[in-house]
Amino acid sequence: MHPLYSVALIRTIEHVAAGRLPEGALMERAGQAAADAALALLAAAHYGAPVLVLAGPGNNGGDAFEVAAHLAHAGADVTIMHLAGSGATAPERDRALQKAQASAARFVPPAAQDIAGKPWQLVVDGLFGIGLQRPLAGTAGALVDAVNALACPILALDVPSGLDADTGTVVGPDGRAVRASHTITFIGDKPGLHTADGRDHAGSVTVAGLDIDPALYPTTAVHLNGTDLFAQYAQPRRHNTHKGSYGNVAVLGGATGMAGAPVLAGRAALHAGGGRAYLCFAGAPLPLDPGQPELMCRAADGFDFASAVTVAGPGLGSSDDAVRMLIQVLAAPRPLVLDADALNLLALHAPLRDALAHRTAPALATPHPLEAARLLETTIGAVQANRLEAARTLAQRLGAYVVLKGSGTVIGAPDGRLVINTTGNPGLATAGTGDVLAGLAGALLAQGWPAWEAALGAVWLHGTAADALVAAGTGPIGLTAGELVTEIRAQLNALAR
Ligand SMILES: NC(=O)C1=CN([C@@H]2O[C@H](COP(=O)(O)OP(=O)(O)OC[C@H]3O[C@@H](n4cnc5c(N)ncnc54)[C@H](OP(=O)(O)O)[C@@H]3O)[C@@H](O)[C@H]2O)[C@H](O)CC1
Ligand SMILES: [K+]
Repeated sequence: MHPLYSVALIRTIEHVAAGRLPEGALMERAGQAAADAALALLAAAHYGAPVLVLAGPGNNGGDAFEVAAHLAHAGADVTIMHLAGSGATAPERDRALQKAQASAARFVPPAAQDIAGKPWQLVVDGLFGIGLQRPLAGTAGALVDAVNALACPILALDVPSGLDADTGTVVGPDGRAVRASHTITFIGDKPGLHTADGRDHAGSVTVAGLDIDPALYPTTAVHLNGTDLFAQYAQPRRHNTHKGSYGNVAVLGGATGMAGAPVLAGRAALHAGGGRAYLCFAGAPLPLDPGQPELMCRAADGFDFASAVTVAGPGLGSSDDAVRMLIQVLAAPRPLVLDADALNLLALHAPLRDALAHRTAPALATPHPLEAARLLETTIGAVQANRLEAARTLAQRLGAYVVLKGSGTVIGAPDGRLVINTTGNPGLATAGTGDVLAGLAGALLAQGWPAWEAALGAVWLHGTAADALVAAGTGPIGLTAGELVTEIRAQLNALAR
């Protein structure tokens, strides 16, 4: 399990831990851990390497002074830009500043124009951490713009300056944040480093626990996704089985002119191991899918939805017929995936939401931010401003497991648990990838995965497939949803092995 801690929880842990340690011990440990990370980034070339250290007015700046002193003692050519504040400073920060002043590090005025054009080999961002209160402006903003224009690695201390550590948004309005290549975060990992704008600003994240007693860490409802949370359900197959052993998936969708969506969902369902896959068309059914003749095409009317796990929504449209069919599907005592138009219909019709709330079998909703905004009766901006809160609220309101898609997809359970996914890339921002995800989730449910693990596994596999394709040179530009399908099969089998 990889827990994620809110700023408030981090503050509590730090307060109790600091109370048991000599003054400044945590800052010294943070500085040592960050200096080790910096030296690793400089590799063998650290002697005489020009390093720029930005030190802010608070304890994040204190960490930066500790790092600067270590790097100077290691022989790097350290330049410190100290953005001092007017307020009181903590004694441990004062001591760290004295260490930096006593070292070979050079202090220069915090001037953005002195950053460009220099052969920096590393920038250490110690401007702001979890104490950021306002958008970066003035000198701080100019320094951030200048380092963001550099080509060298940037190591952010605790949090990339300018980023909200809880939500992953750039503190605004008109704010900016350091786009770090690496972040070393202290005490515990933080949700804002992994969702919304977090992935674009934190780069690769490592956690420095500062040797704090694990007993001081409270249990947290928020975790980072990982195969440890669901891999046990990817079982190698016994010989004595038949297609019925792996369940039926029915895709309800395909209104006139939107047949591609259920086809993608159905293909994904088969390639993720579903025993059978039916395409149930709200419009005139296709005779067959020539590219995947294994898919059985049916008119939705008359189909027995109690005989399958249904993936409702791909290309379903918003007709009265669609509403009628969705009521049938909601009444079936089988696990269910709700995507796309099914979610839009839910947002429009209270009877559908009531039917969902009264179900006994689990349901999985897979909204993108706009579909989530409609269901929450809010704006897409509000959803993206606090994705964790949006996913948690929606899961509780619907009584369903919710997959809030986007950079750092957030999976929420009705009981308040939240998981942020770490796989995937901008190649997924293309038509049809949502249909593939819905079909994949349906297949895992049909094979008996519990709903929570099916949601976690589907999101993880979907992103990992996209990452594998990009690593092999396919995309991210121009990656197509259909290409994900066979790669998902490969990833699922790798997991089962
Ligand atoms: N808590 C821990 O786990 C550890 C903390 N360490 C490091 O300390 C920071 C948190 O330090 P803190 O002093 O609370 O906050 P920051 O250093 O992030 O900065 C807050 C100061 O900056 C001022 N501020 C805030 N926003 C702005 C802004 N947009 N522009 C200018 N100045 C700003 C703020 O002043 P106010 O005006 O808001 O009063 C504060 O002075 C943590 O991130 C760790 O790096 C320990 O060293 C390790 C354990
Ligand atoms: K920082």
